[in-house]
Amino acid sequence: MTMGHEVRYRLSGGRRLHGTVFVQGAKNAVLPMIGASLMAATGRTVLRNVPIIEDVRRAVELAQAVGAKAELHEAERTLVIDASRLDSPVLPADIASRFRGSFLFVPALLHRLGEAVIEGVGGCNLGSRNLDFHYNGFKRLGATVTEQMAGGGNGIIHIKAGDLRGGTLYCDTPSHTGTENLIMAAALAKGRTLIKNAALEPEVLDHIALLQAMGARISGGGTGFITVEGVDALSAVEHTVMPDRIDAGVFVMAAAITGGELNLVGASLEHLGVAADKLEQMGVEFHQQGAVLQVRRERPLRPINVITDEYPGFATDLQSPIMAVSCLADGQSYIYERIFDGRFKLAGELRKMGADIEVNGNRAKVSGPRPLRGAQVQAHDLRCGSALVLAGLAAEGETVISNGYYLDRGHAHTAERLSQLGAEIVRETD
Ligand SMILES: CC(=O)N[C@H]1[C@@H](OP(=O)(O)OP(=O)(O)OC[C@H]2O[C@@H](n3ccc(=O)[nH]c3=O)[C@H](O)[C@@H]2O)O[C@H](CO)[C@@H](O)[C@@H]1O
Ligand SMILES: C=C(OP(=O)(O)O)C(=O)O
Repeated sequence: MTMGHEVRYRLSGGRRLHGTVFVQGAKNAVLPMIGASLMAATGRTVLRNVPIIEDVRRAVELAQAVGAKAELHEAERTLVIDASRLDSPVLPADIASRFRGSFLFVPALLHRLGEAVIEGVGGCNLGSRNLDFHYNGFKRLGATVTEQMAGGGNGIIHIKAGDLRGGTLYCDTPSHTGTENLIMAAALAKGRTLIKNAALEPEVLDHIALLQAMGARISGGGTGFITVEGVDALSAVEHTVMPDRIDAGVFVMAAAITGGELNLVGASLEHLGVAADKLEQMGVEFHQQGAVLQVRRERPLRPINVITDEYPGFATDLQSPIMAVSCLADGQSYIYERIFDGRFKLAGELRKMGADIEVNGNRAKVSGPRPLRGAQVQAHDLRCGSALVLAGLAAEGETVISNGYYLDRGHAHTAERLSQLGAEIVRETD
């Protein structure tokens, strides 16, 4: 991944966090929504509560690269997109290979321009991350997919579609972006599409809500079987992006790891799924008051067993953060990562801070409590970055996290929001 300028986070640990924090809009909801906004051939889409993160900046650049007018109003957290004149089907590698959400532009390009050219797809390097459910689904709707080898061994994928026609589609496992992409491909196809084994994540439902407001006919969201009746056109609308449950989960864990007390505005216990129960078992107390979730941890942290799963199971994106918290729990914690096969590079970084973690394939054993001490560590991916911030908040002395771009991909104003809660943290750039 091209990193641009180097970003570092520098923390001094040992402070309990107190106060009120605003949960950002959801990264994994806004990215498919930006893809959806390109399907509206007239008008302007207005997305509110947009998180000011690097992935959104990349998505704005990518929308501009295919010809849309896209303006990110950062202070207002509002994105305005006019996609009336798309003129390029190419998702250029220099932008698209920096974030996973780039692939969510494909359905709009197929519908609007009849083809999409994918020079690269990015996202965190978490081991194998296939796209076969997407390609197979596009093919079943009538598209052709070909790969042309380019210099440096990277394949350029061409997807061509005349008229897409509804069909019966499935995901082998309920893929998050796979479901979103197949719904968008079906929304403007002729006739009816059934998607079996569709993802149930709240962001998928928020994406469906936006598409429905645009005029799409979608039913069955949240059941695993989604039916889409194709329509002729979608219109530009205004939509407020749901809060980010992973951002919320990280702040819950910031309270947990520092023994603090926080009010999280916009956090929902329901959206945390099994992660809320696991954190409760570790000693976190929750109190939901409308849209505000109060969290605190006073008792010693207890160890935990975690198995990652699709929603409402324990979110894989919260697996790294809970590994950091479990280092301080009194006993042995067991973590089984089922979604991605390369998400344990964090263990090596936490060991530099004094953690005792054994990794065996997709399983990790964390023995605690081990007091953490500050160290020079590296974010290998986005959630590795948030886990290292948590570890740094609890560590004695100074922690410096390099590769901070990863954290910036998915969390907005991390240093500012944590500082307001009493943490000592600064973001540095070269
Ligand atoms: C931009 C976005 O929304 N990213 C999220 C999305 O990623 P993403 O949508 O890429 O994750 P998926 O749900 O598709 O992937 C889950 C698993 O299915 C496999 N798979 C997926 C598609 C496919 O065509 N073939 C295949 O084999 C993947 O390799 C992985 O093992 O969901 C993940 C799992 O909740 C989250 O960690 C990411 O934050
Ligand atoms: C894996 C993640 O994101 P992406 O799919 O965008 O790489 C993540 O958000 O942790």
